[in-house]
Amino acid sequence: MKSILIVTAVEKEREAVRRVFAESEAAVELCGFGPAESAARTMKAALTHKPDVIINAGIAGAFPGRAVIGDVIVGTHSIFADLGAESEAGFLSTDELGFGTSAFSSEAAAQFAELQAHYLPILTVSTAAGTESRVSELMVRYPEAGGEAMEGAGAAHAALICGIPFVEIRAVSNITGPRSLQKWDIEQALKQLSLVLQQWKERVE
Ligand SMILES: O=C(O)c1cccc(C(=O)CC[C@H]2O[C@@H](n3cnc4c(=O)[nH]cnc43)[C@H](O)[C@@H]2O)c1
Repeated sequence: MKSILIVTAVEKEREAVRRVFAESEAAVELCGFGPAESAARTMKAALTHKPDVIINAGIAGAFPGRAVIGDVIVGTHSIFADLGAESEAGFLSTDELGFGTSAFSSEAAAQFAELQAHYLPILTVSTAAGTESRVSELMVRYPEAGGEAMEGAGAAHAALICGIPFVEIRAVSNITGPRSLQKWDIEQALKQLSLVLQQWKERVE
């Protein structure tokens, strides 16, 4: 079996992964909250464990109509969605500014094909969407994206620099929208995350 590193933002997500992978089967490390900490901690963990593949697993907010609570999204791309510049003509991404890529495509996502999941780009934001206008803006700018989380593209960038295949897997805990109206079901999301990781494990064993 390949050597696997799985990074999660918080302890409860790590526990959901540990319910599937024993210590002998995968290294499971915290990458912390948000893209900066995630990039730094994923890099450190990659240098320590020298894995064959890095997975960022956790929960996410889905865009309305694109997934529902409990669905799992395998990231075809992990995209920095708010790293760039505003302009009169709208948001300018890293690519448009000439500072490198904002979208990390995942060849490793194919390993998760035919699992009970959506295969869609996942956005990485530094500020979680909490208004209708912000959600609309992101949905228009990224018509294919299933939802948003806060660590994937940071971890993906670290993996790319190390030359290690990467994939982001997120279970939907909430639907993005006005913050005071959002309902979260973290337990359901974590249960589904474990289930899909278990299905994947059985296939690669
Ligand atoms: O309080 C808990 O029990 C708990 C258990 C597991 C995870 C959490 C988190 O708060 C994790 C935050 C983490 O989740 C991602 N996330 C989830 N929904 C969204 C969203 O709508 N917009 C952006 N990010 C979201 C994100 O990656 C955070 O790091 C709590």
